[in-house]
Amino acid sequence: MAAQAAGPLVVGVDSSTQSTKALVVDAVTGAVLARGQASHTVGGGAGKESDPRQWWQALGEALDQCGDAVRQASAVSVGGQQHGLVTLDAAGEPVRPALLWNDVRPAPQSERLIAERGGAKAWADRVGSVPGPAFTVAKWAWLREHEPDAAAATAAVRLPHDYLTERLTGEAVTDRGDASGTGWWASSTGAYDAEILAHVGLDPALLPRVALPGEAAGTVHAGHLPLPKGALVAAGTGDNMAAALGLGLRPGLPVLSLGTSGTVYAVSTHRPADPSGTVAGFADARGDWLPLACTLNCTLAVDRVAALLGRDREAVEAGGGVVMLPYLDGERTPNLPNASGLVHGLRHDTTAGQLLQAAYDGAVFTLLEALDRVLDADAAPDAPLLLIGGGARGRAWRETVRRLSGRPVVVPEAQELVALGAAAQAAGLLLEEDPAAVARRWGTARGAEYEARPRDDAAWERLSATLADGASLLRP
Ligand SMILES: Nc1ncnc2c1ncn2[C@@H]1O[C@H](COP(=O)(O)OP(=O)(O)O)[C@@H](O)[C@H]1O
Ligand SMILES: O=C(CO)[C@@H](O)[C@H](O)COP(=O)(O)O
Repeated sequence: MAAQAAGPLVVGVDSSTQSTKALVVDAVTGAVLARGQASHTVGGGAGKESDPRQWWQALGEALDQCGDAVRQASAVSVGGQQHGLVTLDAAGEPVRPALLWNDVRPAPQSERLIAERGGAKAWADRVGSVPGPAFTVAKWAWLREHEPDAAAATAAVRLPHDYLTERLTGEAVTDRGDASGTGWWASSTGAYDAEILAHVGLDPALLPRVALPGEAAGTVHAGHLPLPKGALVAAGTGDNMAAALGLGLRPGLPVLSLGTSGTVYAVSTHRPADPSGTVAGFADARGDWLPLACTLNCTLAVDRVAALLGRDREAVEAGGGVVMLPYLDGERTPNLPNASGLVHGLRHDTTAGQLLQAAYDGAVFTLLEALDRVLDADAAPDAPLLLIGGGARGRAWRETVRRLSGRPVVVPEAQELVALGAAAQAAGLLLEEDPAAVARRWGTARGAEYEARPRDDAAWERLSATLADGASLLRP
């Protein structure tokens, strides 16, 4: 397989919430020569937790599935689910399972932190984001309060992607993109914020070094993976930043990602600072910014509704006036951590297919509502929405986005844009090129184009009204 390659081989990894995916890619042409995937489990009762050692094992399995090609790789990079709090002891073993991005238990700690340090605007101005329950800083504050022994035993704090990078290289290195989702990396200075760290009692020495864009983390030192020892390892990044690289995204082009999380984002040349907290002011992996809004209830919530109704996920029906806000896991955008799902307008003649369509509408509406805040002066008003993530393969998802956005939609042919973006980062490091330019050369954003349809204003109004009128039910 690798014999057909025009250039050196690189490996891109997406360690996301549900699984790890690995791709072996020709660094010159972008051809995907091999792929592998292995699942993780999420547990934790009321919370969302995963054992980081599972991610490492899944990485090994996904790489094994790639066969011989992976043994010829010259560089590798890991993109990972953002925000997760990985706590390691002095021997580098997890003190406890990682608290994941979608664990809403730290909601009280988030509120307290915002209040204690000057309010939402002060956070947005300084850090770039208002630290909701997803942010690592709120999770660390939760751990100190609820499990002080675990916090005291912690000798190193990592994010999911840099935990894996460290196991590959032996080096404690992260990047500005993923660091910008911690709440203790300030976008106003481009560095860890000593005052915030002191406020939450976290010694900066426990954190990884933040590599500059384009800098290597090290080389592969772990002997028991199929990757060649000595292969270059890029700094990696958060999964959304990796997907932005994978699309070769230029400022102002909006992306809507339908996966375990739903996200809307665009690369921007302006540092974001949204005091409403809807838009996280992330850094991208290159040196620009990645304003982003994220929902907790996306493909898993809609699939759950389909399963409850005993229907295939594509078995939707138009019509009727039923509305669903599918906030099964609480919600992050809008910030309703204690919410549950809400159905309004159910009638005798409502069909199961209409109820399923209402779940899609609720999930998509929540993302599109945040899109206007995400887009800034860089954004072209008529730019098509790039639709990615597992859900982009589904007709019902795509048609719901078209109907509720009124925008043209492009669904890139390339799947696994996070892993491709990580591969582009590895290729950029190897070939000394801008990784986004590498991805553009690979043509990863090319795909089927769907023209704009008139927006379904009636459905939009019903959803807006239900969200407003249901406020007391959604904030128990
Ligand atoms: N053909 C498909 N049609 C619609 N949805 C799909 C399809 N294939 C996968 N999905 C959805 O994609 C989700 C996984 O998306 P993915 O982007 O891979 O997840 P993650 O965010 O964990 O990386 C699944 O929860 C599933 O609902
Ligand atoms: O929290 C965010 C973004 O801020 C999520 O987008 C996570 O990064 C999880 O990603 P997936 O597992 O859905 O890819």
